[in-house]
Amino acid sequence: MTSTAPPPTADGVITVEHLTKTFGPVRAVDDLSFTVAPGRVTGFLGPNGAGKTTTLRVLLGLVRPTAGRATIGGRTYGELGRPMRTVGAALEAASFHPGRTALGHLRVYAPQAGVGDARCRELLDLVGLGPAARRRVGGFSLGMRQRLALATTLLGDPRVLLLDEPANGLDPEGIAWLRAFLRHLAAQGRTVLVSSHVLSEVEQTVDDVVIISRGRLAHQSSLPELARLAEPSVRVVSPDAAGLAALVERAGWTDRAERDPRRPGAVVLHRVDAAEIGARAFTAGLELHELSPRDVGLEDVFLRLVGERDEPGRTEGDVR
Ligand SMILES: Nc1ncnc2c1ncn2[C@@H]1O[C@H](COP(=O)(O)OP(=O)(O)OP(=O)(O)O)[C@@H](O)[C@H]1O
Repeated sequence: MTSTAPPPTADGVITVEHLTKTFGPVRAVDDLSFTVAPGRVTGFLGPNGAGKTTTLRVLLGLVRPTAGRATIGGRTYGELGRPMRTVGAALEAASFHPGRTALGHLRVYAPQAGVGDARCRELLDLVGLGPAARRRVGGFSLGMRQRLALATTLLGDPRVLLLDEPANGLDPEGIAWLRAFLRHLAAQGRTVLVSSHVLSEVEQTVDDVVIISRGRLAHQSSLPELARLAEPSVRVVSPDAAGLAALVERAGWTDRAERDPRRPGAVVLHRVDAAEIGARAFTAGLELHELSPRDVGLEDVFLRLVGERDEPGRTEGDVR
């Protein structure tokens, strides 16, 4: 893979500060602030229409913010001297001239990036399109187009990569390749921001997550911190609400207990084993009507954070 890695410096930090963008009555981005660190792969997540593309477009100088700003290494896109050397972006499914070959496509962009033919060929090899260099893009699969789009973003050897749904159209082998490739680029010190509306798609690739919903920040943390929100919990229901409360207190679970306001005698206990609750209830002679473990997956946490699943759970929001 490529050897021309930029050093991991603060220059690759993406900073979004109180960014707001309205389109007429639509608040596409609403006072959004977050940072993205170099040397890591960050998932930029949110449901359709959450404002991801608008944020990326502001970062790329394609959309003027209504308020706030978005910078790369402290500079707005317009302030970057040679943008293609700083940031490579693949937004939406890139459009390719069907009659051009893969090599021909890269040659069109090479002058802007200030690179020659050798770099174009090197990149085609890097993304696994070496053997298809002279084939016309019109006959390429979606996966091959994604690889070509990725090669295009890398032309100027940028330290920052903004990729919108790069896994779209890739088969499982292609997805595995993409994961390894993005991890490699981050290991070189690059900043890699990957947008997706499905957490599971990027779960095995990302170090950090920035989750937005309705234009606002819903959560920012490392992936392990997000995973902690997905710890299993157990719903316990007893006809003896006072007895259940006493048992929770005696066991020292008060800070792990979440009452169901809609149902007295119902409690969700986090980070406690169902068998242990059952045993203690049995010893205390407490009648239970429900003891249901809930294995909350990461996707559930994601849906809860973006407000698409209403489930009693742990405190939502930023864990940083
Ligand atoms: N040029 C525009 N004019 C009017 N409304 C727009 C424009 N661009 C985006 N919007 C609106 O802003 C909101 C956010 O859209 P955006 O494309 O940024 O979301 P997204 O998170 O990228 O969604 P998706 O995953 O579907 O691409 C949506 O309601 C969208 O309809």
